[in-house]
Amino acid sequence: MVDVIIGVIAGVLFASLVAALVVRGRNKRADRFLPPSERRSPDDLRLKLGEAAEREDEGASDLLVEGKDSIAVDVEQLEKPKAALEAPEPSANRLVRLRSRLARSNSAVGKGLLSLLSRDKLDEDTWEEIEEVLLTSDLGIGPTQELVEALRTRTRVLGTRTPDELRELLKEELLKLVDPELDRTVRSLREDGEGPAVVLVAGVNGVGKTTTTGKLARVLIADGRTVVLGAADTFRAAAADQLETWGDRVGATTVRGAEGADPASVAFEAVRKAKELGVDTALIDTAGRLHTKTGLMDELGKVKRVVEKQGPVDEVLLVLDATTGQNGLVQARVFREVVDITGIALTKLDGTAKGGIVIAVQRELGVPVKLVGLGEGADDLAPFDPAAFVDALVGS
Ligand SMILES: Nc1nc2c(ncn2[C@@H]2O[C@H](COP(=O)(O)OP(=O)(O)OP(=O)(O)O)[C@@H](O)[C@H]2O)c(=O)[nH]1
Repeated sequence: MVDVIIGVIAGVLFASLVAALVVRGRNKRADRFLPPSERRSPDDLRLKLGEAAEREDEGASDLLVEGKDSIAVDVEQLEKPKAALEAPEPSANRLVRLRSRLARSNSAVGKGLLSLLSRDKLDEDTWEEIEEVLLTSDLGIGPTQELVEALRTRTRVLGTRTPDELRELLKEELLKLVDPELDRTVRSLREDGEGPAVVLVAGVNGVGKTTTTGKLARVLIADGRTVVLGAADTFRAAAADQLETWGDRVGATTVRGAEGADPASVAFEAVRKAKELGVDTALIDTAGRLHTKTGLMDELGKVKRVVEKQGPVDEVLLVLDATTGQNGLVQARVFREVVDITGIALTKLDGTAKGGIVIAVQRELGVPVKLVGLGEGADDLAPFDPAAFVDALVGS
């Protein structure tokens, strides 16, 4: 009897030993599929698998296929939480949170105008000064004249003016100019549910285009959308890395090409990928073309045409730097000739006293400002809200 028990125990031990050796052998075989520099611990393999699943680039897919079984065992055994994704701040009321960033515009426009309007006598010299304040805030000639005219009429009717009355009056007239009726929704969802909405982001170098694309992905994700990013700015190598980092932080797949690849093909591939993954929006960063280089501008037109082979482009956002004033307007005109711009993202409003540019650029292009950049923080891009903007500009 004792002999039988010893025999059984020995048998079990032997079977365990054989099983352990087989598993080890399979893990080693999986390792063989990797170059020596990449033969890593199970922990590292798990990371690699995660990256592969996210990027789905060709090399990584091979790794997934060849080493699949053994890696899957490791993953199951060593399941750890992935690097935590960030939860972007909901987009509603962002402008209210960021209103203090408009302090420079507020001092120049709001405070400047209110102190002038509060003078005992509103003579011609005062009206000229008011006009000057408005022009230096980049409001533009047309809107400045309209506003001065309206203020002249209304202050005359008002007679004696209390500071509160003046503030309200100024807010009302500025709001009319900003035009609260315009549709400022970024078209990021196809109403018919047919394929992803396609959003192209255009603008010249350095205006904050790539940053704005990344921040916009966060806005959309915060609002419950799913996004694929397209790094069609193949002109500047770092732009794709920059965009991919933005995507990784919120779990959005980024489609990118080799450095110098045809931007149109990257954009096309991004839309294809977005369709395949069934996401709501394909958000494409285009190259920061110098508006003076006609050939490069034509390329933007080509990106749009190529993307349109898979369906319409829903939104073309032009990113403009608020600190560049008239130069920004010149850029805008050139872009408008190449593509139909459907919305404006105005960046760096936190760094300027020229808040009037919001009104000027809308007038110039006949297209609404949909987003404003108010800082370098990841969630410092706000959907544009006319009332909150005017409130911040005039102060309370
Ligand atoms: N203060 C402030 N800085 C901003 C804002 N938006 C972007 N920036 C900064 O502007 C700089 C340029 O941004 P990028 O996104 O690299 O510019 P880009 O237009 O993509 O440049 P290219 O890729 O070269 O075309 C970065 O330092 C951003 O952080 C903003 O709203 N406020």
